[in-house]
Parts: sequence; structure tokens; C-alpha cells
Amino acid sequence: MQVVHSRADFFAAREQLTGPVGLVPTMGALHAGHAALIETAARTAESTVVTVFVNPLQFGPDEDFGRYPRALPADLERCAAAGADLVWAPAVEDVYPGGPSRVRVDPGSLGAELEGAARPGHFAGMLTVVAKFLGLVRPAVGFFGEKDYQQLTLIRRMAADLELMVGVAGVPTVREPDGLALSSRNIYLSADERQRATALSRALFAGQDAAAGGAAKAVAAAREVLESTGGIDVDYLELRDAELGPAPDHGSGRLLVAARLGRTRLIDNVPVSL
Ligand SMILES: Nc1ncnc2c1ncn2[C@@H]1O[C@H](COP(=O)(O)OP(=O)(O)OP(=O)(O)O)[C@@H](O)[C@H]1O
Ligand SMILES: CC(C)(CO)[C@@H](O)C(=O)[O-]
Ligand code: BAL
Repeated sequence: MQVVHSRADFFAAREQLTGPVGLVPTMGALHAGHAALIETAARTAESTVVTVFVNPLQFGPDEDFGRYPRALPADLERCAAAGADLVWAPAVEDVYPGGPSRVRVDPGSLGAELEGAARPGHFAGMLTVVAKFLGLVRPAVGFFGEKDYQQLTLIRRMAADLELMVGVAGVPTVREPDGLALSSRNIYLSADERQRATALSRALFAGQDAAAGGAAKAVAAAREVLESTGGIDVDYLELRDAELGPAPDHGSGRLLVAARLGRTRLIDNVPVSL
């Protein structure tokens, strides 16, 4: 596995890669969820590129850009074990050599809903850096986690609507044994918050079980779990269709939650059958 930092070294290393390339963009602090993305890419593509980059453009002024966990040596070990061929860990100047991008990708109306309502500008910043990495790496397929389901949906939309001629693959959420979705931000949780945080996945699974009775019953079952736990400040709990349009009466949907535990904001989602 090769590791590069500068833009020039990345271009040189990219030229050496053969066959269809799989890309796994990450912000580092890698865990078993990221490893699942890398392993899936390595199984599917001939060469696998992982980017490790905390993108300032997708953080608001009051968010955790400064304190976001950075752990490159451990990340490199995880990338190697999961089968990556090339890791690019650029500095901000390598990704934005002329200063902040003058052009931003507009996520459309979905970009202002759910996560976008709580994090204005987040999805434009995220799509802009993903578009740049797709252009720089030129993969056949990009791999993204279902844990960030709205992000995955918007990346699929960007690839389709802007004819980027790249595959977008979603990888199921990897969870702790007690159900908590793995997330780099879980390390912010105190012991008490960590225990309460299981309420997010318990709520989603309760909603999944109740979904045969319709969307309202599913949301009510999930809300009951969250409210009975305490110490959880729910930002949204919504049932949508699989493309994040309004909830359907029948068929596939997605139940999504975002909540704060102390200073930490967590998100999770599950598929539901109505
Ligand atoms: N538990 C998980 N299972 C599967 N994929 C995941 C999981 N957590 C993150 N991913 C995916 O890994 C990629 C990189 O995500 P990122 O580096 O932001 O990690 P994260 O753990 O989601 O961090 P954060 O706490 O910032 O949300 C994204 O495509 C994301 O959806
Ligand atoms: C896709 C991504 C790497 C873009 O910065 C980020 O949003 C993430 O880690 O999910
Ligand atoms: N995991 C999605 C990227 C972010 O929270 O900024």
C-alpha cells in the first residue's frame, strides 16, 4: 500500500494504478464501518484508493472541524488491513490549491432538509469535495456508507443529474454489538451518554417492527423509545421514501433520526417496509 500527501505525489501514484479503480472518501479516525467500505471496494475494483481528508467546506462555524479526531498512523494500519492500494491524505492546500473553490455543487431542495436544515451549507461543501475527489481520482465506483443516508442519496443524485459517469455504491451500516452505529464522533460521548445513545438504534428497530401498521405507527413506536430514555434531544425523527421524498403508504421507506447527547450530535437510519 502506498501513502501520499502532496497533490503531485498523488497524481504520480494514481498513474501507476491499474484496472477499474474504487474510491473510498473518508474524514479519517477510521473504524470498522470504514473498513467495510474499503473491503467492499477491494473486492469489487482492481485498485482501491482511500482519501483521508477533513473537509473544512462542509463544517459550519460552530461545528467540530477543529476538534474532529485525527489519527493518521492508526488509519493507515486499518487501510492496509482492509486491502487499500493507495491512501491519499492531503493538506487543505492540496485539495483547494487556489483557495476555497469558487464553484460549489448545489444539492437542490433536499440539501436544505433533515441534516441540511441543522447544518446549512453542509451538503454543498460535501458534494463539492466529493466532486473534486471523483475528478482527481477518476474511479469507476465510489463507495459510501448508508449510515450517512442523505449524503449517499445526494451523491447518487449528483452523479446521475450531472452525468458524472461514475458508479455510486452504498454499503450497509456497521453497528456495535448493542446496536449503536459506528461513527468517528462516538468518542465524544461520556460513559453515560454512550449508554443512552443505544436508544437511537433501539428506536429505529422499534419503528422498523411497527412499520407494517403504517408510517405514523412506525414513527410513534420509535418516538416512544427516545422519549422514555431521557437525556436525548431529538433534532428530527422522520419516515421518508427510499429517495427521501414524502413517506409512501406502501413499499420501501427509510426511518431517519438525528439527536444530541450533550454536545454530541449523532445520526442513524434504517430501511422500513410499509
Ligand atoms: N457505521 C458505519 N457503517 C458503514 N459506513 C460508515 C459508517 N460510519 C461511517 N461510514 C461511512 O464512511 C464514510 C466516511 O465517513 P466519515 O469519515 O464521516 O465517518 P463517520 O464515522 O461517519 O464520521 P462522523 O462521525 O463524522 O459522521 C462515509 O461514506 C460514511 O457514510
Ligand atoms: C464523503 C466525505 C468523505 C466528504 O468529505 C464525508 O462527508 C464523509 O466522511 O462522510
Ligand atoms: N459523516 C458525514 C460527514 C460530516 O458529518 O461532516
